Amino acid sequence: MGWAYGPASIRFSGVKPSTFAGIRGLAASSDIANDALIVEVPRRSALVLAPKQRNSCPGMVTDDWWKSAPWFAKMAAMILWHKRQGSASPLAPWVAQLPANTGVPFLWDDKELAALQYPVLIEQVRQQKAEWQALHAELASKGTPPGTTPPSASEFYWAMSCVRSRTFSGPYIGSTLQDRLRLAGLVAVLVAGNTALGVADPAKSLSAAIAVLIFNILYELILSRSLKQYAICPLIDLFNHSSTVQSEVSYNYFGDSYSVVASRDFKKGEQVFISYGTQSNDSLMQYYGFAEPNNPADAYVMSDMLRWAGALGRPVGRERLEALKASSLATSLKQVVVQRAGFPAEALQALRFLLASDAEAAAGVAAFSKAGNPDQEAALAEALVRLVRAELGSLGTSIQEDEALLASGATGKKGGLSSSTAAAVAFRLEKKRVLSAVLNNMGA
Ligand SMILES: C[S@@+](CC[C@H](N)C(=O)[O-])C[C@H]1O[C@@H](n2cnc3c(N)ncnc32)[C@H](O)[C@@H]1O
Repeated sequence: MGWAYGPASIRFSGVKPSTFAGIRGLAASSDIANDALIVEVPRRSALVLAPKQRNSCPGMVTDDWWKSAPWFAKMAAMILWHKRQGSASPLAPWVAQLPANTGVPFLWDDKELAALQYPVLIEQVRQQKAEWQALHAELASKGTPPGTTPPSASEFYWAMSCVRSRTFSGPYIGSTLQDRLRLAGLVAVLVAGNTALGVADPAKSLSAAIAVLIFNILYELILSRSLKQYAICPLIDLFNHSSTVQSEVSYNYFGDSYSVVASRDFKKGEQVFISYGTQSNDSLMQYYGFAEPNNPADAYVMSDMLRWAGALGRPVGRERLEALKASSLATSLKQVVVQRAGFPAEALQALRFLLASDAEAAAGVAAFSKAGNPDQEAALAEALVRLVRAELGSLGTSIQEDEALLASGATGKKGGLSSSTAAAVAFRLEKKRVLSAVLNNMGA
């Protein structure tokens, strides 16, 4: 913390690192009022990647690798570069306190992934593994300058997972504070010179100078709409996430710093959260290693809904299924995003078509986009309930079993869960709760 106050010039008031249920976060060290500035980090004390930024670690990666690498691999290389420099790096105290194990599913084995009970995320993580392995292979084979030892795979994956769980992105403002001060200084010198030499009317010089500075600010604000910067800020990266707060990290153009402002009052000792943005538990789990209970942005993605055609409560002929598979709805039924509020319109349309009589179905799938008569809609609701129950029944464990597993892990009884299994069980429990909410909302 001394480093943060001292050389890094990080301003923070009212928060201090603390541990909550075994997870490090930031606690209010005194009462915090809504709208109070809690943390401010100068850009020079953050790890920043701007568009078209030149190779920031030429001692470790080649320019060619840097040019073709995605943003998160570049930032991982920057972290590893600072780590290699040890105490010579200005960010050494920050690097030293990064978690040794980020606990994200990328690092899990197949058994741990299977405990998620969720093919969509398991597939995402498999793709992520293939992508990160290819990035490391490229770096190790031809991405480092001659005579330099490439980072090992585990070092690289550690840095990549730190980046994915600690970076925020935002609009890019084209210049640094120094650039802006330099421009303002240059304009001031020109105005003073013109005035001293009597070349131009001082009032006109002054208004021209103001016009230049305003133009520059407007240009940068317009530029910021189309370009993105990525940043990891020491201390700000200790905030844990909650979807119930609004606080996000923002960039202050005039102060050239990143800051967090309280979005409500916090009592001394309470954990202060920020929001990492609206994210489903799929992305929170994949990149941050946790699932948020009652996450309003969570959804259940049902893979290949048509595999439950046999559970609809009435026989569905092969021809009808084929007609549906040949329709424009086919791809949307491969991954049906079910929210607590219910099923998407395409899924309802498909089910209406499957449940219709042969005479009604002759009109084609397109005729079923709107609600039918009350009997048809009652049959649809019944079919939806069967479908959700079939999905829930296929998952290997029930809500009650998952809750019991977590409770046994939490109390540290013999046979307590490993942290990855506990995270997987918490994730799948939340998914089941989404489906259970769908049933509740339908009065089932
Ligand atoms: C930006 S860091 C926050 C600080 C972090 N807890 C630490 O000790 O460095 C993001 C990581 O914090 C943890 N985290 C953040 N919000 C969380 C939450 N609501 N529940 C559980 N873990 C959380 C996850 O491990 C995530 O990858």
